[in-house]
Amino acid sequence: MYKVLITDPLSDLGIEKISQAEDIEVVRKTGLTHDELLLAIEDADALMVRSQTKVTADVIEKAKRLKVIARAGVGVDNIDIAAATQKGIIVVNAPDGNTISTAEHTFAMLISLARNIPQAYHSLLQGEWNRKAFVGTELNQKTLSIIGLGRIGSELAKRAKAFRMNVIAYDPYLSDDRAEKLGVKKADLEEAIAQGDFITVHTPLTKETKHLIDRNMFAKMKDGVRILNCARGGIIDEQALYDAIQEGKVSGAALDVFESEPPRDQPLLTLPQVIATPHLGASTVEAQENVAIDVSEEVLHILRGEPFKNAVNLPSVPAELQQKLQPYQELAEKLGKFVSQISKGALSQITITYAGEVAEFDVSPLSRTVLKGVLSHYLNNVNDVNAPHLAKKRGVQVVEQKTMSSQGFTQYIKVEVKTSTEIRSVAGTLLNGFGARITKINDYPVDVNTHGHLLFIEHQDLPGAIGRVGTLLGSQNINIATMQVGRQMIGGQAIMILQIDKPLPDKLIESIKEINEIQSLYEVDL
Ligand SMILES: NC(=O)C1=CN([C@@H]2O[C@H](COP(=O)(O)OP(=O)(O)OC[C@H]3O[C@@H](n4cnc5c(N)ncnc54)[C@H](O)[C@@H]3O)[C@@H](O)[C@H]2O)C=CC1
Ligand SMILES: O=C(O)CCC(=O)C(=O)O
Repeated sequence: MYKVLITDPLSDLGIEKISQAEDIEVVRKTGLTHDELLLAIEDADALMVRSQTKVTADVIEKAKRLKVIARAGVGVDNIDIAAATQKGIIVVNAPDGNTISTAEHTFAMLISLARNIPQAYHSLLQGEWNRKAFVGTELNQKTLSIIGLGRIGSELAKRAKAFRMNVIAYDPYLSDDRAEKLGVKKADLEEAIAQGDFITVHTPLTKETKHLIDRNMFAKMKDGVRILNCARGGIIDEQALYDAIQEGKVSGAALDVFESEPPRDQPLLTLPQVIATPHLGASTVEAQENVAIDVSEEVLHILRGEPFKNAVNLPSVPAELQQKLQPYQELAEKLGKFVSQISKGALSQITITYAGEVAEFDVSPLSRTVLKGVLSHYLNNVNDVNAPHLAKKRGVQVVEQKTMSSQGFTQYIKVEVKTSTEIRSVAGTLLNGFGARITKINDYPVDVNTHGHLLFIEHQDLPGAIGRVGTLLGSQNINIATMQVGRQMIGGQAIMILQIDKPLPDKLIESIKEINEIQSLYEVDL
């Protein structure tokens, strides 16, 4: 049974499926203090949040079983991604479900800002009838500068075009083709800032975008410009905005988000030129249902070990590629596990070589799985998320390469590890109808399946050596399921791989090692 902790308000309908799953216990605890969250997280397998819950490093540290943090929405700035990655916890979001709602909200703010609707309504409620004070401006033929033309920025552009606005956009990742398709003029930041009658930001909050719109930028804007932020507080420097409004440079601002939420004693909210909502961009029935459904499905997939798509701390793998790589996943992990269990010394390098059909794909997801297989021999709680990070942190060099030589197989993966004392390698393939097979250990060709408990023994090729091992195992009632032997030359270096039904007692291992011809023995669990 998996415990899924939900600490922010999520749509009931959106979480219906996960709540009814037989293998899931859903615990809803909203409005927790930080200390209460530290307690509640201890035995949770999954945490589902919106933006209120702050999933800080100490929360992640406290979690003993946490496998996934799911953000029902886009922005993950309330989650310490680095801490989650380090601990191998997958962070997923719901990038698409609230796009339309947030674009519509931004558009509502745009019109409200242009026509002073909130201020006029407020005045009317005070018993006033002041038509002169609320003369607005048309959107028609005005320039809207969009900073960040992603999902929401693009939807906003379409709506602005319908209102006959000139739309220009700055986004470092915007292609000419996409700008043309959207009917948007591509601009650099300075142009977008200088030409906008309305300027709206739709980027994530990152180190690069923090205070992207600062005092310097305000100075370059048109006099009387209007500013919108329905993305994240902090993209616009709030103090600089306040001053620009006071100086008359900016004639109005519409804010859905703040550097600190909820804002306390926020000077901007005392200005009549500022209209604001309490982070309502995604607050529609439809958006909340969409994002809750999306993250619930992701959490179910992750807990059940099934493929998932919206991980924030894993490079995204297109579904088509994921499907093509799926058959190789087991082989990749087992090769990593095998080679690490037959190596001694401090690990310094892992070289993964791909050949044949598999080499035609982007193999980086498979390399992460190989790393997981290798490192899980040395470390606890290694998974595809933290394996590259852990390798780097421990100074293990990872080399991924492709070669034309597939050793006669249609596909071929070889994992070689270099340690402080030796170099070891294990290679394998997928055999049509038989699945993953190990085909080479160091320089010895073998044919070993990738399941169960194995003994890997290095010995001298002398008569009686194999028999003596068999006799000892038999004397302790250990059954040998399959056996493979290989040698370099008669009387020379040789190996045995025995598939046995249960692990060996320590005493028996010692007895086998004492046989004269035996040089080394490794137990391998696959
Ligand atoms: N107010 C609300 O309730 C909501 C706010 N949001 C926020 O809206 C923002 C945008 O969300 P989406 O459109 O879904 O994200 P997205 O990832 O689709 O788009 C972000 C765009 O910003 C661009 N970008 C990144 N760095 C940039 C930079 N330095 N300068 C200019 N452009 C840059 C990216 O290339 C991308 O195209 C996010 O901050 C998100 O958290 C999202 C949903 C609801
Ligand atoms: O959960 C919410 O209402 C906030 C949505 C949001 O800001 C986001 O998705 O980035």
